[in-house]
Amino acid sequence: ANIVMLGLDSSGKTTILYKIKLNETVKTLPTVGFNVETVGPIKGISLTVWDIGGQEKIRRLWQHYLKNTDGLIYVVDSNDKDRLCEAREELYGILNSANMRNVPVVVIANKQDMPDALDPSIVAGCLNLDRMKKRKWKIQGACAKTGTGLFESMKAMSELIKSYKNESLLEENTNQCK
Ligand SMILES: Nc1nc2c(ncn2[C@@H]2O[C@H](COP(=O)(O)OP(=O)(O)OP(=O)(O)O)[C@@H](O)[C@H]2O)c(=O)[nH]1
Ligand SMILES: [Mg+2]
Repeated sequence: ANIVMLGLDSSGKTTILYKIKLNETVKTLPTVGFNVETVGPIKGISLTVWDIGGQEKIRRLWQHYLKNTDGLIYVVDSNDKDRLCEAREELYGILNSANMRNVPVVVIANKQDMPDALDPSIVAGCLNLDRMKKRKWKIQGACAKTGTGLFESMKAMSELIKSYKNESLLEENTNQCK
């Protein structure tokens, strides 16, 4: 499955990608362009994860990566309270794209190791996730530096993708009966 990983600059996307891929905490630079790795932490599904740079001046490039996407991982810095509003606006900018209409979302409330980090449930509230009625979503707290919560995030993504696939298969079958 094809996963796109987006979020504001410095939220921790690249750190997450390489923690999952290599189980190492790499030293990162701001991503200009993208990194892509195929990872298989969950049995039965391999995920090709596209980690796209989040700096403001290159965010308009996000749109080019949304085609043929099976899932969105949206990374938020839970410690960066001043930019939660901006994070929400960018999230809905992505979700409003026609390519993202039937795509599940896992929000990673990253940097939970910081003493003032907001709880995942608070981050979910700030992002208005409960107002998304049709779309399947999940929020997961994480610390990319230690890897806490990353396996759970990938597992949630895999499960949401599987349930979307099952539902669209069901729809196809129902159509055949008519
Ligand atoms: N304390 C803490 N720091 C983190 C965590 N995850 C990432 N960081 C740090 O946050 C900074 C930015 O991480 P990146 O992974 O480069 O962020 P990014 O989202 O890829 O940023 P762009 O490529 O600019 O979009 C780095 O200094 C990381 O070490 C975390 O869970 N806790
Ligand atoms: Mg990066």
